[in-house]
Amino acid sequence: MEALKINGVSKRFGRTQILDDISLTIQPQTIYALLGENGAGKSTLLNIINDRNFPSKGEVVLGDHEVHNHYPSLQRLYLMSDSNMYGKRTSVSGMFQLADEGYGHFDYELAHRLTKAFGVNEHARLSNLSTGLTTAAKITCALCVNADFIFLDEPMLGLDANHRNRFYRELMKTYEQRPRTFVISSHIINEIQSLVEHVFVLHDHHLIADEDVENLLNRAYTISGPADAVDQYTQAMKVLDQQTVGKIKTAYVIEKLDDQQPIPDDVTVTHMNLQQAYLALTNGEDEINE
Ligand SMILES: Nc1ncnc2c1ncn2[C@@H]1O[C@H](COP(=O)(O)OP(=O)(O)OP(=O)(O)O)[C@@H](O)[C@H]1O
Repeated sequence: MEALKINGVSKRFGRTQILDDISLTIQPQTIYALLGENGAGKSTLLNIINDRNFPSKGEVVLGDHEVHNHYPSLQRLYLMSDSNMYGKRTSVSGMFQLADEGYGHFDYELAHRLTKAFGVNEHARLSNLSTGLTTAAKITCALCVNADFIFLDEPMLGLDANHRNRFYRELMKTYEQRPRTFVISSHIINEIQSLVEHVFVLHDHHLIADEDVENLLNRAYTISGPADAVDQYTQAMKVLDQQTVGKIKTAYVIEKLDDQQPIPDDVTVTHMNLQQAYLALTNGEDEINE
């Protein structure tokens, strides 16, 4: 199956540059996280990929075809977002029907099971549902639609902890039964860490990380201990971020450690989780002294 390629995509709104020369490849049957601070351009990028917005420069290509206005390619991509694409009177079942008409072979059986589990009334109008239940209805649709590349823009918006958990479980279940690509844009990084294989990070208009999560976390370390010892140990490293609380300093580095360099007894080296690695990558200049 072909990969989806984003080639040199830039986007300006008026004079404001949002995305600058973004190139990345989205492989079939892989789960991705798309991370970035508020306003980094995640939704803009997802809209461009799905031909709901246009790049100022660059292109999106699936196999041999540019996606723009190419119906057979667009039929393989599905974007779930919080923007309301539906009429005021559209019901939950009406949304499912539209997905069935657009993509064919909608999985109604799974949809009925999920709406029941989420407590969503399929006869209710989308416009009358609470924020969390609207999200639950939309993620149900996204998990049941017949598309190869499914983009989920803030799929946990307003979901309570139980519903988020249910969503993660159902996502993995459907992925195991029928592997396809999911790209999840979210700020709830810790909760999606175990779901995603690969991460993209947008920062300052650029793509600053495009890496398998496992590779990234294997070389992402927090190094803490007495400030002098940490400074000495990290002397030759690129410290991305650091915090000092009293006499204890914590430095964040993302690089392979030198096996030959002994770790001082009073210094502790541990692996970061995805959220810490994301903060280290994007908060580079911050220093907190307390
Ligand atoms: N149609 C538009 N016209 C002008 N500016 C826009 C438009 N759409 C988005 N923007 C601006 O582009 C920037 C990126 O917005 P976008 O929604 O893509 O960010 P995001 O990373 O998804 O943010 P968040 O995490 O807050 O949802 C923001 O500054 C936003 O105000």
